[in-house]
Amino acid sequence: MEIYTPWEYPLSFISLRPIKERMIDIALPKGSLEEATLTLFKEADLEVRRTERDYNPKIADPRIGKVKILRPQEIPIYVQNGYFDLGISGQDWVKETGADVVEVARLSYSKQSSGSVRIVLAVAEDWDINSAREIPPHSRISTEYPRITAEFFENLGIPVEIFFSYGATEAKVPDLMDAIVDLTETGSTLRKNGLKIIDTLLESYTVLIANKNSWDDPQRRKEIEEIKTLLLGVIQARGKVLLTMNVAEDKLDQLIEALPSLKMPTISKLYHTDYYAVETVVDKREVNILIPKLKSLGAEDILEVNISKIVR
Ligand SMILES: Nc1ncnc2c1ncn2[C@@H]1O[C@H](COP(=O)(O)OP(=O)(O)OP(=O)(O)O)[C@@H](O)[C@H]1O
Ligand SMILES: O=P(O)(O)OC[C@H]1O[C@H](OP(=O)(O)OP(=O)(O)O)[C@H](O)[C@@H]1O
Ligand SMILES: [Mg+2]
Repeated sequence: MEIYTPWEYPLSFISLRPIKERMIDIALPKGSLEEATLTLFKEADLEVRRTERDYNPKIADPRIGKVKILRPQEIPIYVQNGYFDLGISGQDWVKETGADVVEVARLSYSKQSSGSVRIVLAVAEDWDINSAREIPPHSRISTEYPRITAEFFENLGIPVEIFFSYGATEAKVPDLMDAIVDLTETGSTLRKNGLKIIDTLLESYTVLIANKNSWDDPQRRKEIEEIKTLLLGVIQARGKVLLTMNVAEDKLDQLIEALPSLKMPTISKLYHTDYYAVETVVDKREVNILIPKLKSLGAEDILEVNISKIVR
């Protein structure tokens, strides 16, 4: 009898289906990244059609074949082994499993925010140590990331005892364990459980990963790049709006000076008048200050328009 963890899958666990005969097969993450991923695909016009608890949904797109929803911990290895051409997971799990895949794009979203998460070393607030170097040898460390943790302490030259955790890791200090290596996003779980961070092992973010052979195949790569363009187009557009307005010629220059812009604003002359139309992309956050300011500088007919994608 053999028991394999994802990072120890044997060589026989490799897809032998020829690349050319199939469309792009995709693995999407269940759990923390699930909702944000499904929203992203919908906004990218690659809507994932599924009913609740259906792990074999469909995406109606001529490039995309099989779609499966799987745990993000397993996705990098399945992509490496050719069961999928493309996958979404956390960079933490690419690192932990050691999967040999191509990082096609960094997708800036996590469970709660548009940012990244950190894998940190934390101990009880009242333990009088403040860095990983002060962890006494043979301390017990609980973690969902045994390999990242082992590598970190090997580099420090501190022999520790690493205990695999299935979750609720923060509950284990100080009664069961001396320290934890766990993921934090907002920091609220650490705080609520009386823990303090004493080191950061890595910063992680959501990644779009591809199988190496799929990436090396020109036709596959083109399709993967097209899917990436749609996904990144949505992410780029988040928090941005398009402002359009008209302005009289004599006020044009001072108006342009007040405008933030992705590159330069687009300006066109209005037919048979001395007015110009101006359009530019701005951060939604600035609009409350910007619109009244533009109006006071002579802008008329100001429109604020939502943007679905920005493709550069
Ligand atoms: N706030 C977050 N909490 C946990 N994982 C997050 C968070 N934001 C992003 N992730 C990423 O999601 C992946 C973990 O997904 P997973 O489905 O295991 O989440 P989970 O919340 O731990 O699930 P479960 O509640 O079943 O343990 C990792 O790659 C991690 O980096
Ligand atoms: O910094 P925060 O915003 O509080 O988020 C981080 C917490 O979220 C995850 O827990 P999860 O809900 O997955 O529970 P688990 O530990 O049982 O996996 C993660 O393992 C941390 O415990
Ligand atoms: Mg978890």
